[in-house]
Formats: sequence, structure tokens, C-alpha cells
Amino acid sequence: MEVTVDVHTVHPSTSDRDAKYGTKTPLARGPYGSWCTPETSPIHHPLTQTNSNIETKTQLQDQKRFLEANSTVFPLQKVRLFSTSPPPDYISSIEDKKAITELKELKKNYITKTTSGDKPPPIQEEPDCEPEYPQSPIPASPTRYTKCKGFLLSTFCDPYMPIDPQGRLYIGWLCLVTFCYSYNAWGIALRSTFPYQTPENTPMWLAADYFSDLVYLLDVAFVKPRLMYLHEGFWVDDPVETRKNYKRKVQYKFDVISLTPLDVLYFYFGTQKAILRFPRLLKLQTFWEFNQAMDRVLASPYVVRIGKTLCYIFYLIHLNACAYYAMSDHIGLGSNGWVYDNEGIAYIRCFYFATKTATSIGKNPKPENTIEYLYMTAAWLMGVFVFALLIGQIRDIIATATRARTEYRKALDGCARYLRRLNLPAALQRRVTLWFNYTWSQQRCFDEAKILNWLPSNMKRDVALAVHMSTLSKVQLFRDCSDSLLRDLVLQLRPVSFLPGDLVVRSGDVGHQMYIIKTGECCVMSQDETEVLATLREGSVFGEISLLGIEGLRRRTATVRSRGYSSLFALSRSDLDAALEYHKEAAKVLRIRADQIIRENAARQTKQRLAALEARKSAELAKRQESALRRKSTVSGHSNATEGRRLRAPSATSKRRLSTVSEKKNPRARGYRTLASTCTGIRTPLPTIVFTAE
Ligand SMILES: Nc1ncnc2c1ncn2[C@@H]1O[C@@H]2COP(=O)(O)O[C@H]2[C@H]1O
Repeated sequence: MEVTVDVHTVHPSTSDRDAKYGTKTPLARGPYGSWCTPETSPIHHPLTQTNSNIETKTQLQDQKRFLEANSTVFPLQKVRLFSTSPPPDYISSIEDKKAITELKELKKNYITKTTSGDKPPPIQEEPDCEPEYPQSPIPASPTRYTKCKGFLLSTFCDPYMPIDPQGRLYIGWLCLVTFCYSYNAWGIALRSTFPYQTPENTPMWLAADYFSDLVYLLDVAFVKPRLMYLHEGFWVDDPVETRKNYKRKVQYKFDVISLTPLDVLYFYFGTQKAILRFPRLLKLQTFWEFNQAMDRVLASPYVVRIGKTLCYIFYLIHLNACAYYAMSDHIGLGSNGWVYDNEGIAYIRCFYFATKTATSIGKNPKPENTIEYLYMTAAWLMGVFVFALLIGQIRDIIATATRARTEYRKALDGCARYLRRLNLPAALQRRVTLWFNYTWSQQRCFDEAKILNWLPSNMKRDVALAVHMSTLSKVQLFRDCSDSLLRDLVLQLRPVSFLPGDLVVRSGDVGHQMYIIKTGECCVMSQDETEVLATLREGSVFGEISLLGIEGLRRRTATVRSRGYSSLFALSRSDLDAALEYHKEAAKVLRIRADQIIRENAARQTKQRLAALEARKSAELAKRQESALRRKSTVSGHSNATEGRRLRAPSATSKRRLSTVSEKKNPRARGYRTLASTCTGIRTPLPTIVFTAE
């Protein structure tokens, strides 16, 4: 349906507006510099709600209502007025509207049928199609076998199966190709300059040559075209597509050129001309690819990186040695003091010469003619720039490999220096050093979070779970609650280490963190620290009572010390609160356990008090009995004296009377007595119960 709307946008004059609003509001002005109706031509502009047409909003709304009443949706934001044909957006929106109406009708029919008792029409099922699951980040394992004419064929050898570019078999193949490439790279230069290819050993050289050619050919024809590749985030394993993909690459062109059979010219030049095989050197990309693959799969990629740099250095020296021998041969072996004198093993002597010239300036045989000067200059320049670069690269690689250790040493040295400057006791300084050493041996880094910071949060969580899984699986709390609690908390856990005897939490302090024991043991001590109430082991949780604030307890209910060296995970109050907000069951478990600890601690305390009271009573009784005995024994001999003392000593009744009098004088004394008598009955908040994850 085509809709053409012809609207003259009317801008009220400033006076109209002012009359309406009663003020002179500073509004944006129209394109004509005034808010009056333009006389010359109508304004053509889209009906969007901007400052300039804010005045016409009511009119526009009227128009919209009118058009909607005529069952058309008029997209105010998109339609340009005075346009002869509606824009595509508009058409699509009309179509959308139709589709929505149809859908609504269908729904209405369906609902009326179900409510009227009719059986609703069966819902049309989608045609059978494979559900598409997310792909694995690594393509399917290449170690599958297929049967071919009775033989089990590895997928790698099956010409119709795609190859996983990260699979071991492919990396093995790359290794073989790289070996053949290295043979060509070293061999062609060597055989072209040194007299090592003789008519006797030529068949051997040729066999090696053609073997490497065969590997090159297989690589280009059967392996590379089957390599799976990533396209728009998906692994493509269709053979036609993989072949096309390979052919699109520059590498394909180089691979094909590297197979140029220039060796047919052997028929003309003779088999000695190994230089004719130089196109084989164009397969350099495979060498790089192999290095990258090794870098990915090896546990310590630094070895590969250093190995690659050393390869470059040796290869340059090799080329230098070949050039030196070729020049010496050209000038005449032993013809002057600079050239190779044809003594000893030619290659070793030339290699030595090349190494010396590339790495040192001076103390080399003096060149005697132009060509020798040119060679020496080139060799020195190569030594200064190329070798310096390569050796610098090795230094960087080693520095990267040992960066964490260097940072640790720096931190330790800095801290030790600081403590020494403050002249702190030697024992404390030694403790700090011990802490550094222990933490390093446990974590191999000081800031785990910093290392993982590059990863997306889900991956970070997976890594943290994998790293700490062995400990976290022992924590009863996580076993009793849903898995998502563990996933939510794992990134918030901060590893901390303690030395033997270190205080982890102190009774009476405000609690800010709770702890999970990763390794080692911690002792929950009695208030006076003379008794160990409980020994907590791997996977145990402590320090949660003051975080939960049960019965208003915000302070630590006990002192906990590390028994030996221990590694714990600390979880802050805010992180725990955030997690418990969404994991009510975990909050319940923690509360139940904390309640239990508090109750049992209180029971234990009461028992201890009663026992102490009992002991005091029996001690008093014994004392009284003893004094009575003593009195009996002396009564006969000193009856007069005793009688006098008895008269002087106040009786129990008079004593009581005395104390009442003093209480009356000092009401605080009575207060203390009342408190003491009630205290024996109340539960003390100090929990003293064995609380382990087991
Ligand atoms: N008797 C006990 N047995 C085991 N753990 C205890 C005992 N008493 C206290 N704790 C733990 O020691 C912690 C000390 O700090 P909180 O009070 O925060 O939480 C306490 C409990 O987790």
C-alpha cells in the first residue's frame, strides 16, 4: 500500500509560543531563522522529534493516530514527507505488520479452539534437520581409522579425509618436510661450493634429493589441500573448500614454484650442478609453520625459539663459509695469506674462518684484493647487525622465560632492603624472606589474577577451577551446595601463605575474610592460647562466623594459627555476601554449621566452668576439713587460747551481716555479685568445637 503524505510543517511564531507558555523559552530556531510559517517554500524534512519541530508534536501525533486508525503503521522516524514513493523501510514495516496480524489471528484461533474444548490442531513439526551443536575449538581428532580395501587407514593417509592443522600427525608431517627443507637449504650451498659431491657418492646425493622432492610433492598434492581452516569462526572440512583455500594462498604459489624441476638441466650441465635445485629453498614457509606449531605444543616454547634463532645464526655462518671457500677456490687455494690454504677438513676450516670474521673485528687475515675486501666488509657488517640482532633476540627470549623469577627476586630484594633500612630485628627479616621463598615455591607468581587478566571471564574461571580443583573438591561447603557457587567464588579466592606459628585470625578482631585451607594445617586455639581446640586440615573452612554475623557476632570467636607452612584461600566479606545473596542454600549450610559451632563451643565452655567450679568447691571443702582437723588436735592443749580466739572471730551470721552492710554502702559490689551469679548460666559466645571438612 502506497502512502503519500503531504504536510506543510507549521512553525508557530515566537509570540504564539510565548502566549502559550507565558515565557520566552529559548528554543531552537527553524531553518528560516524564525518560528513563523515560511512564505517562500515548504520545509521538507523528516518527521523526527528534534528541537526544531518539537512544537508540531501534537499535530504529528494527530496524524499518527489518524493513520493508525486506518490500519497502517506510519513510521514517523523514517518516512520523508513529500517523497513520491514510500521508502523500502516503510514497505518492510507494512509487511511486518501484516505478518504480525496473521500471527495474532493464528494465536487467537488456537486459543479459542482450546478453550471451546476442540482438540487443537497438531503443531506442525519442523522438517527433520540435524541440530547444530557448537563446534569444538580443536577440530576432530585425526587418529580415527577408516577401512580401505581391507586395510586400516589412518585419516591422515586417507586422501579424502580432512586434516587437523593442530593434530600431532600433521605436526609430525611438518617435521619431515622441514627436515627435507633443511637438507636442501644446507646441502645445495655445500655441494655447489665444496667438492663433496664426487661421481662415487652422486647416486646417494641424488637419492636423498629425490626423496625430499617426493615429500615436497606429497605435501603440495595430498596434505596441504586437505588442511581444515577457520572460516567465519567455523572449521571448514569440506575437501573441495579446503583445496580451494590452499590454492588461494601465496604459500601455494611458492610451494609449486619450489617444485620446479630445474634438475632436468643436469642432462646439460651434469649432476654436479646442485645449484640447479635452488627453487627448493622457496619452501621456507613450512619451516616457519613447523616452528609455530612446536611453539604451540611444547611445554617450554622458549627452547624452540632459541633453537630457531640459533638455526639462523648457524645457517648464516654456513653460507659465509661456503662463500669463503668458493672465493678461495676462485682466487686459488693457498695462493695468498687470506684465502683457504687447503689444509685440514675444508668445511670445518672455512666454518671457523666465517665464525671468526662474523663475530670479531681485527685479528683476521688481512684481505689482499678487492674481492677479499668486499667479503670481509660484508662479513663484519653481518656480524655487527645481523648477529647482534639475533643474539639480542636470544637474550629477550631468556629474559621472557625467566621474567616471573626475576620479578620475584626484585620483590624479595626490595623488601629485604626496606626492612634492613628500618633496622628491624633479624628474626623478623628472616621470617619475611622465608615467606617470600615459601610463597614462590607454592604459587610461582605473586599475582595470579594479573596473569589471567587477559582471558575472558569464563575462561579465567575455567583456568582457576582447573588449578584449584583438587583443593576445592575437598571443601564440604561446595559439595553440599550447587556447582554454581563454586564457579561464582573461584575467581574471588585469593591465595595466601603462612609460616609455622603465624597468626591467621585473632580472637576479638573484626572479621573481614574467611579462609579455606589449601595445604597445611591450622590450629583453633582457646582464648588464652594454652589449648588447641581443633586442628583444621586441607579443605576445611574457618573464619566464617564473624562474616555471617550470627547473633550479632562480628568479631572473631577464636584465634587461629598456622601449624606448619600453610597455603590458604582467602575470601573477602563482600565477595561472600555477594555469593550468598544468590546461593541461599549455601548461606543456610554455613549458618547451620556456624550455629552448631557456637552451640558446641558454649556447651564446652559451660562444662569447663562447671568443672572449674567443682574443683574450687572440693578444694575449699578439703581446706575446711583440714582446718577442722587442725582445730580438733589443738583444742585439747590450747582450750583457753582457742576460746579467746573464737570469741574474737566474727561468726558466719555476723559476717553475712557485715557484707550486707558493705553492699548497702557500695551498691556496685552487689551488682558484680548478681552478674557473676547469672553468668554461670549463660552461653559464652566463644565457640570451641572441632570443625573440619571431613
Ligand atoms: N571449636 C571450633 N572448632 C573449629 N573451628 C572453630 C571453633 N571455634 C571457632 N572456630 C573457627 O575459628 C574461626 C575464628 O574466626 P570466626 O569467629 O570468624 O570463625 C571461627 C570458626 O570458623
